Amino acid sequence: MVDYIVDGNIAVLEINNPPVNALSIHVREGLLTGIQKANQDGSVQAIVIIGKGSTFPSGADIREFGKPPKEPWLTAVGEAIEASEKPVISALHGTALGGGLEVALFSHYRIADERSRVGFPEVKLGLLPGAQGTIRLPRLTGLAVAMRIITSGDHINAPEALKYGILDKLISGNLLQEAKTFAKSVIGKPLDNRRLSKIAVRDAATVDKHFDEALAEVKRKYKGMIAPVNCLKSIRGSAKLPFVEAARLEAALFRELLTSAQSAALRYSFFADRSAPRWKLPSGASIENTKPDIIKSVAVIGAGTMGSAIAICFIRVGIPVLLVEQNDKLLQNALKNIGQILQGSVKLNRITADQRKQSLQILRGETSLDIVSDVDLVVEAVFENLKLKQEIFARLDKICKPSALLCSNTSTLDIDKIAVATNRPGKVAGMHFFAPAHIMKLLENVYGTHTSPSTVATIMDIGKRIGKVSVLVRTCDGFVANRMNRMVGNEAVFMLEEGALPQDVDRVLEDFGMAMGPFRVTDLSGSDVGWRIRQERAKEQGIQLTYETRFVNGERYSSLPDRLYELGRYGQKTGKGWYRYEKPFARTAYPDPEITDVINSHCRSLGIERRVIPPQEIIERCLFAAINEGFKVLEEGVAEKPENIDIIWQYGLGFPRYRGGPMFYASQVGLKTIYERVCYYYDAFPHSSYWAPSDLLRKLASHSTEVPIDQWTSKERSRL
Ligand SMILES: CC/C=C/CC(=O)SCCNC(=O)CCNC(=O)[C@H](O)C(C)(C)COP(=O)(O)OP(=O)(O)OC[C@H]1O[C@@H](n2cnc3c(N)ncnc32)[C@H](O)[C@@H]1OP(=O)(O)O
Repeated sequence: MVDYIVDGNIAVLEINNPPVNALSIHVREGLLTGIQKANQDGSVQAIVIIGKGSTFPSGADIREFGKPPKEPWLTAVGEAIEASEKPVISALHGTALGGGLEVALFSHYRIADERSRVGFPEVKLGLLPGAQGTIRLPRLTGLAVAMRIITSGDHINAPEALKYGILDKLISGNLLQEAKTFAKSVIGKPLDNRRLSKIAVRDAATVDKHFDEALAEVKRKYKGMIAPVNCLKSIRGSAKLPFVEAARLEAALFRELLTSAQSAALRYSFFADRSAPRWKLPSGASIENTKPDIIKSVAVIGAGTMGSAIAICFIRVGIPVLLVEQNDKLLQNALKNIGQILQGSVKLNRITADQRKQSLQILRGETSLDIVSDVDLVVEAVFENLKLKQEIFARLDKICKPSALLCSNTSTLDIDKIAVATNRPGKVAGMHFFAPAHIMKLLENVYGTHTSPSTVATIMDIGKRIGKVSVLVRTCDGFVANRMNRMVGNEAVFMLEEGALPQDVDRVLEDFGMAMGPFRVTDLSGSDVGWRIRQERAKEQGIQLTYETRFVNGERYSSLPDRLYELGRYGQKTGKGWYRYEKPFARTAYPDPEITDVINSHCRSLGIERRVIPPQEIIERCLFAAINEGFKVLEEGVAEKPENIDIIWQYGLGFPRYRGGPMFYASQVGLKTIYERVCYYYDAFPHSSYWAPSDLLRKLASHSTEVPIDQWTSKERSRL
């Protein structure tokens, strides 16, 4: 894994561990023996460390964390590099990250391909750079820059790294040749002033000020995360303590993180990010064996907020869009809004004025459906009504060319019921964007009974092209996101009826790490949206909803949200919802005594005695109910694996990444506990049938030892 090549008086240690040259045990062994051999070899006068293939090491091998550690540690390898009597030059290309950058910081010199990037992304894995990165980097860059690089985890490009003193030289030609030439030029020069452990942190006197400022910043930006705080404590140690003691402190802080639940969740999330877009259908068709069609043009039907934002997703990556709205006034409004949103992106430096112009040039608004006959993909984004969607799909089927894919942005409706309106069910699928669609990363792609593998391949591919995290799910009511999230919404409202206030529920879930509690979310989208859907469904079933309605089809129902609607409290847009706002569209939510009165009088009228609801109950009722539904989603095969569910929650529903997602969180709580509590709540609330425990959960919980999350589906689903 590390080739030892001698060329004249230069020894080259070439790391060969594709795809990213991670510093696995055999690489560490190879580096250590290579340094020892080069120091013993009389003909060698300087040593070059370089990566084979596309990159210098991009870090420690993340798969080794959580397993019994194997010596030599990276620190021991690094100390041997620094102690070398012969100059060691690290020659960087690609992405020199984490442990890879630490290897470079142990070296006496660092040169780099001018296109390379460096960084310490450990914080994103809930870790800190634990091989002296936190105490070596400040010695080169000063404290403020080191704190920023390490707590953000961002990559730094080579010219910037040169400016900060991380690199000694940039190379534009052949890196290996240049590294050998550089190595020859430093032979015989003193090494002590090149050993970072011998150099002081130059601005050590200012450490407390930098620490306080950076701590306040990370507590605001990375609320609830422990890794950025430990990073800062370790960097502070680099300035306050002798080197050896600072290294000891760093090691202790690293160990604390390595064994933390947060790091386990973030490492799981790293691999889940990569695994979730890898789709597979029950038929065996998969990303490996199915080619996508190339989409060159798109039509978006419906120019409301959602349709407009979806159009932006395509035009900003250069895919022309026809935006269709039946009413010209609405269409012109939408085109104006899109221009304004893109102008906002220019102001935020997300795109240039030129890119805005180019995007708008490939957007065309139309008021007739007939115009879409030539596009490769249609995304329908009209009001959530099955009949309306069926009518539109039937028309699209007639108008569009036979090869065109017809997709719906429905958030709940069964794709099969939409596909039957066409003569091309194989080319019908769901593309469920999340609001605001031009910002939210998630795309929940939905296949129906007849959706063809090539349609699936195409919508997954186009999702990637427009920069979304695409996850494939099978059609069912609400798919994965809304189906599971419905339980959170239901339980949150039921708890208002039993004793909680909106701010109590939101605070507990936000303290847990959710981006927003369910009532703040409702205020954002508007309580009128849910009201219309409930009325629509009741009408379909011939049911009359009133304030006295407590059960619908035998299921517990709360009319509190309907009361809110009747009071005109639609949320932020009316300046009043579950909270009070300074004015319509203001963002800061204030608890509202009027809402307390509404809730109290609702309870009185229904004869409900209110009680104190403890935070743990709020967590369990909202999250365990969703988790139980998640197991049903897995046992039905709606989601292929738990990672898919967790990625949907992270990118679509604001679940804290440092908790992995609801399914990973369940694995940390323990499935026996989850199962017992689900059974308890099913006993307590028999009229909320979603509390009926999932068979898959029950079976997994019955194992004498916890079944690891990566075996949940393989172990039990096939036997259900
Ligand atoms: C005591 C010492 C402590 C040290 C701490 C550390 O060093 S922690 C690790 C720090 N490094 C990182 O976090 C880097 C993680 N990797 C990346 O950010 C990206 O992979 C990349 C290097 C920027 C390359 O991105 P790209 O998009 O080109 O490729 P992929 O992300 O798809 O990765 C390709 C496959 O490689 C696997 N992989 C990547 N990095 C690691 C790693 N450090 N350890 C193990 N495996 C890694 C990745 O999972 C992909 O594998 P697949 O099987 O193809 O999914």
